[in-house]
Amino acid sequence: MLTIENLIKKFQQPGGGELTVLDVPKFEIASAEQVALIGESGGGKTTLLHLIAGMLSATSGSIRVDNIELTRLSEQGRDRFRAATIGYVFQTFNLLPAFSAVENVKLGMTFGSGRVDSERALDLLDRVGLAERANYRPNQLSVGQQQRVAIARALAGRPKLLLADEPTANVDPASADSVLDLIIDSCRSESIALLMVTHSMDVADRFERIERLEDINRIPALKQS
Ligand SMILES: Nc1ncnc2c1ncn2[C@@H]1O[C@H](COP(=O)(O)OP(=O)(O)OP(=O)(O)O)[C@@H](O)[C@H]1O
Repeated sequence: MLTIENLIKKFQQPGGGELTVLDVPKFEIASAEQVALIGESGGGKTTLLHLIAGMLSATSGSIRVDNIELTRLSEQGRDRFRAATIGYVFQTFNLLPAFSAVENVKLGMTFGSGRVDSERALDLLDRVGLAERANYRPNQLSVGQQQRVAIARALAGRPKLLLADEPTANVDPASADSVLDLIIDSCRSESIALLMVTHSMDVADRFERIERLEDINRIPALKQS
């Protein structure tokens, strides 16, 4: 469902010049496959997730998700693609502070199909163990609960691919396990492909497939030029 070929990503540097962060000849994920992505800090893992989500544009090469060639889309086209196809769980949750848990989940639906299904929003909150907290705002929830709302929001638009960038990095160890179970089990039950960045081998060991960025990227983390 994801095929990357000859992907190059360069960034303009603040002081002038360009930095090549990624040179990925080939990387593929099958439908409903679950993959952990590990690698050195600064290697380009978040950059790769942003490219797959269409939040960044590639310098060259091909990224196909669900048979859509992202590199041919305009920025607006990539926004539409992301809303329809991708769920994204951030390290820092990114919930809207003025909205309740259930409103945050419903926002995940308006980005997707555009249709708000209140029953599914409550059902998702129930699934993440927060049915009783549906009307709480993010600052009235614990950190682990906020991440569970963010997971419900990411699933709300029925994505085909869930991208998760260190989703357990900012939650306590006990909540981290339940957050991880929730992501892995929800993707399995809804046949959603999953690509999760993690620094934890304990987390990575829960996955059927572990990829090291260094093995798919020709640019070493410390020698980006
Ligand atoms: N917008 C940008 N402009 C310039 N350089 C950038 C930009 N975004 C990222 N970089 C550079 O790209 C490289 C890869 O960053 P990225 O955040 O993808 O790494 P990472 O593997 O996710 O790191 P970590 O594990 O520490 O989160 C870094 O050297 C970073 O400085």
